[in-house]
Amino acid sequence: MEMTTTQKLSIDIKGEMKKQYQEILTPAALDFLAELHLRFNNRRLSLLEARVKRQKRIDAGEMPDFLPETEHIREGDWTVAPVPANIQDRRVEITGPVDRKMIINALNSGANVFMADFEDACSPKWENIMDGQINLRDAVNETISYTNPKNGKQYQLNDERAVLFVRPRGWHLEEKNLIIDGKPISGAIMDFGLYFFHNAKTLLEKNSAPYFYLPKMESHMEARLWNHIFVFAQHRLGIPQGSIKGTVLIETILAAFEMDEILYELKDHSAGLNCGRWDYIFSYIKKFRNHSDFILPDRSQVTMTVPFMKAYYELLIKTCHKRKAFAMGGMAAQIPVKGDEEAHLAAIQKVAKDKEREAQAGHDGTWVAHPGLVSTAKGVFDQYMPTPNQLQVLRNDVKEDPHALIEPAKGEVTLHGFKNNMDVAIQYIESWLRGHGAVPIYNLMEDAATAEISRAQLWQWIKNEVKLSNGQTATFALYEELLPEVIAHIQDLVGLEKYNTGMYEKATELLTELVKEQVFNEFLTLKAYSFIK
Ligand SMILES: CC(=O)SCCNC(=O)CCNC(=O)[C@H](O)C(C)(C)COP(=O)(O)OP(=O)(O)OC[C@H]1O[C@@H](n2cnc3c(N)ncnc32)[C@H](O)[C@@H]1OP(=O)(O)O
Ligand SMILES: O=CC(=O)O
Ligand SMILES: [Mg+2]
Repeated sequence: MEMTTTQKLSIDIKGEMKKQYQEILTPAALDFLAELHLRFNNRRLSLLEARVKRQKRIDAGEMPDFLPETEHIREGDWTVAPVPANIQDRRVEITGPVDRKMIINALNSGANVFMADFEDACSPKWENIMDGQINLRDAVNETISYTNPKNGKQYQLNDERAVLFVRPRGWHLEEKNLIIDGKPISGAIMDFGLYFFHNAKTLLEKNSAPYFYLPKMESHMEARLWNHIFVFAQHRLGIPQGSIKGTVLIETILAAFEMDEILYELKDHSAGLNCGRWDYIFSYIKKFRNHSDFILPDRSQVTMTVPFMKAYYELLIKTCHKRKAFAMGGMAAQIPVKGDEEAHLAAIQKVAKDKEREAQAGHDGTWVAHPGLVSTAKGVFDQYMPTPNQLQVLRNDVKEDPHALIEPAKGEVTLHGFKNNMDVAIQYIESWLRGHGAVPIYNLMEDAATAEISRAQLWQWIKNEVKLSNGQTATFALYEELLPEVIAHIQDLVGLEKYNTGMYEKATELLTELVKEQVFNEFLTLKAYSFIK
């Protein structure tokens, strides 16, 4: 469908235009998206180019440090604007895809906040993105309901509900089904723009506001772009400035060196920072991929207590609380285990331990991946956090130490770790290609961030010919040698019928290319995107 906006920009909708989608892609909403695209897309593209240049400097040996040119911001005495009453207490936040049933379950879960995710938990098929917008609109309007066609189970909203946050896609992703002026619109601009356009006024009428999580940024200049988009969007729709509140995920190693600056850029629109631990580990591997002295051990050994992770979350808490901003914790990967009580209790205990560490360190709340974990996380935070948040915990004991932030984790690279990365990455990519961005694999939550760790480790270990604990060397030949065994294991696990009707061969082909490529591919989802509609 081709149409023209008031700015005379052509808009080409390449995705299937289902009847309901016309309620979302209205001429006025498309005009709004076109304006956002016109004003901000070139800046987005320049910021992505800046990432490439920065990577070249890191490859050449320039390691990250606090920026001299923004010292006045770090030293300055300023705080972020206060946030509304309904997000003063965010002790438990549940996250999940923008699936209709899961949105209702998450809002009813007893968590304080639900983050509806167009990012790590979302495979950005056109239908997922568009249905997600419909589901969110219906959730905001409190008209959402669902009947499961498989078992007739009915879903509707409870009176007590979590506060809704939305996480748009990162700056790197584009939406190939919506072309404006000959160029794909940014996924971030599209997800933000449609949600804001259709819901901002209603949210304010219902004593809430447009709340966002902002993913995968690498610098404060990228946060400045979000802030400019917020200012423009509020102005354009006649929404009071400062209504939008965004929580920035500090989930890249470079952003950890600009936490003050990111809060400063967004200070009228900030609801704090969050420890996006899985992307953070991925980013550490990615950014230092060409440095043989920064190789991480098996994924299972990179816990929150290894030096560079501890330095990161502690500095995040200190930075946030100095600026009266919330310091949110992150996601433990364990989920409830079905049919094995012992394994289930062990998983719950691991989650509880992780939440205890977060609450005692001074975080103001945490994330859970599953409704079955809300009470565990809540119990821990209720015990250690009798107040709505812990802004008073200043963590002045924590030093701003650039070396601690990048200190490599010690440990082993094992053959099991190598095979497990292959196995998990193939299974995850397969699900993603079928439209599922969050999946349970070996009783852990896997999403785009956790799977990236697996494929990035394989690339890095092979590229650097790492010695495994059993004396073997990580090479592409070893990858090829192990592949039949890994595939046979997956076939055993899922059964031949599912294997043959699934997309396992395409997923394996994609992983093999990603692992073999001389130049590291920035995001597996960028490569895989051409295989979904
Ligand atoms: C690194 C990061 O970015 S973390 C944030 C991004 N990742 C996520 O948000 C992952 C969120 N979690 C999930 O998507 C899911 O929990 C999964 C995919 C890991 C497991 O899902 P399932 O296999 O469906 O779990 P399970 O069968 O135990 O679910 C039981 C019920 O809980 C619901 N449920 C599970 N997780 C969630 C969730 N996060 N939100 C809402 N409902 C959920 C299921 O829909 C199901 O509902 P039903 O009984 O009404 O049918
Ligand atoms: O988005 C969260 C993460 O851990 O990555
Ligand atoms: Mg992430």
